[in-house]
Parts: sequence; structure tokens; C-alpha cells
Amino acid sequence: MATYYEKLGASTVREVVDRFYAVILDDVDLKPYFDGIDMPRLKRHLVMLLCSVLGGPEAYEGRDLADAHRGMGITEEHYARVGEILVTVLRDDHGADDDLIQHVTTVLGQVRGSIVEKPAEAAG
Ligand code: HEM
Repeated sequence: MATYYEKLGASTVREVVDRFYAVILDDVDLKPYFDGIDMPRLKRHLVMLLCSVLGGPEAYEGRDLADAHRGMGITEEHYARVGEILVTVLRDDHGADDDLIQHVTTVLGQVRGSIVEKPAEAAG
């Protein structure tokens, strides 16, 4: 059976990552996190990560996600927004099917705890 990676294709993954960061850098709340960041390197690492999450042969050679995001004070809300951007780009711009979206959503749930440092305030 074809992996998600085979269905989508490596060049599509690169397009997804390009578009993903373009949308993020266009968001006034998210942009400041990326000030001074080496974007080509960041893109390369996210492409590797996404390829391996989707079942491709690339090994992820970036930093551990908790180490990479430590001290940024990423909020629950910003994490959710970034996750939505990724899902929207995959689904609406690149026609990813429900199975693939479900898989990515599951992984986003799994890594959330390593990236979010400021959980949403409890209501009330
Ligand atoms: C949604 C899930 C996320 C994934 C899968 C993800 C993935 C990654 C990856 C693979 C890297 C590169 C690590 C390395 O340098 O080796 C990275 C770095 C980074 N991420 Fe994320 N990220 C996520 C969410 C976020 C959010 C919500 C923000 C901020 C709003 C963010 C901001 C950054 C920044 C600024 C860096 C660069 C760190 C540096 O180079 O010093 N990320 N992320």
C-alpha cells in the first residue's frame, strides 16, 4: 500500500512547507517568533520531519522538538493556529485526503506537549 509520502510526493512536501511558513510569516502574532531565524535551515528540517512522519525514507536530522522550542513561551493558541495552518495548506492547497489529515492531526496531538509552554488558562 502506498505510504502518505508516496501519495503526496517529496516535491509537494517542499511546496507545503514553503506555503506553511509564508502564511505564518504573514500572521502578525506568529511572525515575531521567527525573527532572526535561519529560515532555509528551518524549512529543511520541517521537510525532513514531515517526510518521515508521512512514511518517507528521510531521517529527521533536526533537534529534538522540545529542545528546539524551549524558552519561546509558545502558547496553546499559537500552537493550535500553526497546526491549523499546516492542515489547511495540506488539505486545501494540496488536496491531501482525510486519512493523511487524520494522521497529521494525531501527530500534532502527540508533539504538542513538547512545544507548548503556556497552556490555555482554565476557564472561570
Ligand atoms: C505545530 C507543530 C510544530 C512542528 C512540527 C514544528 C517543527 C519544527 C522543527 C522541525 C524545527 C527545527 C528544529 C531544528 O532547528 O532542528 C522547528 C523550529 C522552530 N519552531 Fe517549530 N514546530 C511546530 C510549532 C511551532 C510553533 C507553534 C512555533 C511558534 C509559534 C514554532 C516556532 C519555531 C521556531 C521559531 C523555530 C526555530 C528555532 C531555532 O532555530 O532556534 N514552531 N520547529
